[in-house]
Amino acid sequence: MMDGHEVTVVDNFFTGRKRNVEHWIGHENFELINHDVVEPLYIEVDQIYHLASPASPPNYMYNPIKTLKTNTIGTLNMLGLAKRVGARLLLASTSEVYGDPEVHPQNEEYWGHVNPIGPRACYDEGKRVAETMCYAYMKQEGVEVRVARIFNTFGPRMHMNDGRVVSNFILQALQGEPLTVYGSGSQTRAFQYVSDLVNGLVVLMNSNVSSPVNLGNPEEHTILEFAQLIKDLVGSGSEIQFLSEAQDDPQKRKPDIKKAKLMLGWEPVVPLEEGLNKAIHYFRKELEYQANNQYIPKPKPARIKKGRTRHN
Ligand SMILES: O=c1ccn([C@@H]2O[C@H](COP(=O)(O)OP(=O)(O)O[C@H]3OC[C@@H](O)[C@H](O)[C@H]3O)[C@@H](O)[C@H]2O)c(=O)[nH]1
Repeated sequence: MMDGHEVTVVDNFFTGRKRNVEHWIGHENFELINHDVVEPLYIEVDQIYHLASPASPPNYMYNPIKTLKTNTIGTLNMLGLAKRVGARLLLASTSEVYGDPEVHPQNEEYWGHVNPIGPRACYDEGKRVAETMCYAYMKQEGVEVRVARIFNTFGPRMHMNDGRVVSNFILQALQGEPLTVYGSGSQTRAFQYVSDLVNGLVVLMNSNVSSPVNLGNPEEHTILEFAQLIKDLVGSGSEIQFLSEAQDDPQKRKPDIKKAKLMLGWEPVVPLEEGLNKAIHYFRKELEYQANNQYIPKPKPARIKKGRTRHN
């Protein structure tokens, strides 16, 4: 919008919130539509960032059929829209297409190691078939597609109940509650800050690279190291609590971003601690906001009907 583009945001608010975009309402280049991409959409656009789908494991597992519909029917609808109006479509794919990887770090050539009937399948298989659909539309219909394989990302405006590790650990540390580590904490992840991702998506959309590109920050940590780091940054006295391991949890993950560097001239620039401090600041403010704006219903006085005796 700052570059002068007109932007239409389409959201069904399953995991998104109006508060995340309300500061743009009234801007002449901004429009917000409450719509679910599982239903067809008829608008005129030049570019489509197809970002729909819950991305947090507890959210996408909450309603696996809906997650599948969003990633399959939703993607078909967006590709159909792209075909009708001649728009370019960028699919937000995921590092989860690599499953529990046997190749480390993961480059775009790797086909992945995914359990097709496991609890994560609605999301990782959903995104895999979404990629397949993009290339079918490209080959058969000439639709221009871009595919970003997004690795773990965090930042302000994540939902308090998102359930992914960064928001969980920060909120737990801020509230003095135990930091919940699933399994031994030896599994690894690499986290990128949201502004790096957004820059990567825009560069990819406007590039001529139609094959999949990893977007992520390759700085890898174990989840236990990560818990300790967040505790230290918050200055929290919280304990670390070990809970049972999540089923099919990928044991290691780290992006190989050579392709993005070479073909897009993109790489993450926000250091992990700087990004975490921004997220911590955001969640601290959110907790204050919640404490000041909580609606506490007053108990209603019991209504006593005259002239009748109650028998229990
Ligand atoms: O409270 C928690 C939450 C999570 N974890 C662990 O932390 C690691 C990261 O878990 P998250 O839920 O944040 O994210 P995952 O890496 O499992 O999945 C993510 O992958 C990349 C994206 O496509 C998606 O955002 C999401 O599916 C996992 O090993 C998980 O078991 C905890 O130890 N404690």
